[in-house]
Amino acid sequence: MSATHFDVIVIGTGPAASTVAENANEDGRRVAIVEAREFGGTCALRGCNPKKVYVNAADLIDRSRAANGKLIDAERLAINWPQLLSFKREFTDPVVEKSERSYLKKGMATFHGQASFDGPDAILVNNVRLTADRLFIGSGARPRPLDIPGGERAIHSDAFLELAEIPSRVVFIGGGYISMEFACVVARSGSEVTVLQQEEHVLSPFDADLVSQLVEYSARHGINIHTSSQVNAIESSGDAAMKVRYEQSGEEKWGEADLVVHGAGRIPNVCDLNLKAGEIEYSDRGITVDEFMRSVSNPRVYAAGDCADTGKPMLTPTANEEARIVAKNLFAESPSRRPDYGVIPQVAFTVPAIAAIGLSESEAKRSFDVDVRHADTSGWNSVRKSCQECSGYKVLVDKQTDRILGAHLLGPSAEETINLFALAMKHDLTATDLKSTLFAFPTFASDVRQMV
Ligand SMILES: Cc1cc2nc3c(=O)[nH]c(=O)nc-3n(C[C@H](O)[C@H](O)[C@H](O)COP(=O)(O)OP(=O)(O)OC[C@H]3O[C@@H](n4cnc5c(N)ncnc54)[C@H](O)[C@@H]3O)c2cc1C
Ligand SMILES: NC(=O)c1ccc[n+]([C@@H]2O[C@H](COP(=O)([O-])OP(=O)(O)OC[C@H]3O[C@@H](n4cnc5c(N)ncnc54)[C@H](O)[C@@H]3O)[C@@H](O)[C@H]2O)c1
Repeated sequence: MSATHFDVIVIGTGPAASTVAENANEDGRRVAIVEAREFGGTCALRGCNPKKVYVNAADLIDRSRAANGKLIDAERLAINWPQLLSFKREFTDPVVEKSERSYLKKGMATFHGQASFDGPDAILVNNVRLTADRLFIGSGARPRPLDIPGGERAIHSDAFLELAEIPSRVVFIGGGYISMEFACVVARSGSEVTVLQQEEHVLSPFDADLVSQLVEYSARHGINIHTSSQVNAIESSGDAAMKVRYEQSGEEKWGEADLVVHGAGRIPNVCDLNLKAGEIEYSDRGITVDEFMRSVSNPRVYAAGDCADTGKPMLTPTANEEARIVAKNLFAESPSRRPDYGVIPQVAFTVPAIAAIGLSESEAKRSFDVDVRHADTSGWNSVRKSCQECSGYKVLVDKQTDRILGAHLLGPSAEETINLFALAMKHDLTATDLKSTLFAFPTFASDVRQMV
């Protein structure tokens, strides 16, 4: 076999690509893996994992302040930004070194550079032409271009996670995951934080009542959230400061900022791949794949994760599931496996976290006779004992079958407890099943019995 021909070429090294490469390698295939940036992908280097280190800092500050004078003496708490940055790098730097070394040790060929198609079975990387029987695209997502005057003045999440200090006035564009998670961190550093969100609510995948509770709590902690506010320009105001212009309900407004952060959405990262040369159909929603994760126009090519048009949320667990299926179908005579997403839990790692799974209240009411079990649990003993102050839930149960249709959590351990609902819903447990299960006490999981 030629040195430039492989059984499979894998583009990217994120969760999707690494799953496909590892599986193909274990099956004895000759694998080439190509990465345009550092080896490791978004989740490990610039997304979920480093982000969680920052949120942990904010969470600790928040909880310690609330516990001050009750559980502990905690005067003069502060986020030490350079220290936080270097602690984050303890998790990201080793990934870069270890991941490429691990591919090489297992006998895979690694290539550094931007892959672009040069035919239906070929790519170019740094002017080297590689061919393969199968090609997998796991090129992820990138920030949506901010097509507004001065849009280039806003930093992206990658740069945010590399800041060595935080200025005193920070504006976030957009009120989705990235802005709200980072805003919680910046606010606990003592900076003035503004979130400008064009929609009526922030955090649209989550329950509106719980989001309102979180917004009210966040406001008390210095996060100014302006909804129905579309940012339309970022101007220099002479010195290092910037003027952020936005339209709120038809009225032109502006605010000053020392730092503007782009949290206005991410799009599939496909524009540099020269997909036309690979005869690969795509749209602005990503690479068009069939139910088996195969390109609808080029049967040699598969795609998964953030770059594939599946209609599913762009998350690490969905990327992993799709890639697991690609690994099964890639060399099958005829692909037959489909992703089993079940019900997908979603968590925004705000302070405190907010989580959701299954149907929203309005979706559930459209098709079912629903028992809505909803409460603000900030006063519950479990929450008060841990000196936390913002907590609530909404569980939607089908009155006819007792099945759980949706679960929405806010507060301590929401990010963990939602997984109990994921298990229950995937395996069709009823609310009564959950209520009759003995959970260790005192734990936040044991509160679930009172929610269903
Ligand atoms: C700030 C942030 C926080 C996040 N937090 C969470 C979270 O808490 N939980 C969660 O589930 N999800 C989170 N996500 C989303 C999660 O990171 C992604 O859904 C996940 O990484 C998608 O995996 P992927 O393999 O599809 O792509 P990626 O992990 O993005 O990997 C794609 C890789 O392909 C490379 N690449 C792109 N084009 C080319 C090319 N032409 N040639 C060679 N290489 C190329 C890229 O450099 C990159 O390394 C977060 C994302 C961000 C930005
Ligand atoms: N915890 C997690 O799982 C997590 C964390 C971070 C990112 N992610 C993934 O990354 C994706 C991208 O995150 P994100 O926060 O950038 O996007 P997002 O889609 O969650 O939110 C972007 C928001 O910005 C608003 N917006 C767009 N342009 C605007 C403008 N000019 N002015 C004001 N508002 C504007 C949009 O209406 C939208 O509500 C997420 O959808 C998610 O899939 C997940």
